[in-house]
Amino acid sequence: MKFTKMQGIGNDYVYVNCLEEEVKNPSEVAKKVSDRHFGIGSDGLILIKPSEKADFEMEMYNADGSQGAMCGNGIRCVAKYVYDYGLTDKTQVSVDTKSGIKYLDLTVRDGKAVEIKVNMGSPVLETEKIPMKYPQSPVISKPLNVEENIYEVTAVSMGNPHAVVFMEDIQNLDLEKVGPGFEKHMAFPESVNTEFVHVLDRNTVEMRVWERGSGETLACGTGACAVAVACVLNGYTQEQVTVKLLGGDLKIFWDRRDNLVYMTGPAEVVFDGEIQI
Ligand SMILES: N[C@H](CCC[C@H](N)C(=O)O)C(=O)O
Repeated sequence: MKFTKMQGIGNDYVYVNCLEEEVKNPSEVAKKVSDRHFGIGSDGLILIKPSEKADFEMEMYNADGSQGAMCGNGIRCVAKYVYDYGLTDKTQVSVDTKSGIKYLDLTVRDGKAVEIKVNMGSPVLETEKIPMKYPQSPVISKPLNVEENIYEVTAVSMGNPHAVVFMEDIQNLDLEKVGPGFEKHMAFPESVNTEFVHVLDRNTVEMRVWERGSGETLACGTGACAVAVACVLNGYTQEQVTVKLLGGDLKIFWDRRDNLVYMTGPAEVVFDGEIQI
C-alpha cells in the first residue's frame, strides 16, 4: 500500500490516495499503521476518496481503529495533498466528510499549499447532555464528576463531540490519568474528545487535548474550534482566538452572524512510502 505521512501542527496521520489504492479493512489498517513501534507511527489513518457530492471525500480513523466524523488537522492535509500531488489545480476545494461537506481555501506558494483556511461549519452546544445534580437555569458549563473530581465542562460538537474544561494550569496536568475518565464517561455514549484550556488573554488560549481513540495528540483541529466556541460562550475571549497547542498554533474565528467557525493553519508532508499490509 502506497501512503503519504502528513502532519498538521504535529497531529500526524497516514494518508492513502484511494483514487489509486484500495484499502479493504481501514479500521484494522488504522490500528496497524498507527503503531509507533510496529507500524508507521501516526494518530490514525485518513483515506482520500472520490466523491459524487464534493471534489473529494475524507474518511478518517483514529489510532484505535474507531472512525471519526471529522478531523480538522486532517482535512487541511487532505487539501494540501490533492493540490500538491496534482489531483486538482483548484485553490478552493470541497471535501465531503461524515459531518458534511467542508469548504477549504488554499494559500499556495511556489506551487505548494502552505496554509489552508477551513469553513468548519456551525457548532452545536451539547452541554445539556450532561446530567445536573440540581436543576439550574440553562448554563454554558456544567459539573461533571470524573473519578470523584468535579470538573466544569462545556460540551460542544463540531460534527464530532468535545468536552471543554477550563483550568489555570494545564502544563502539570497528568493527561494519561485524567483523559480516559472523560473519554469513556457515561455522559458521552459515543466517547468524547476532551480539551483542557488555560485562557491567556481575550484573544489567546493554550490547550492540551485527550482525543477519543488516539489519546493525547499534539493538536486537534476540531478541538481548537470547540475551544474557541466555548471561550466565547463563557465570556473568556472574543470571537477571533489564537489557540496555542503543543504542536503549534491555529487561528480560529467564530463568525456569529452566520454561525460558522473558520480554522486557519498549516499542513506538511513528512514522507511518501509503501508498506506491505
Ligand atoms: N479523535 C477525533 C477525530 C480526530 C480529530 C482531530 N485530530 C482533529 O484534528 O480534529 C474523534 O474521534 O472525533
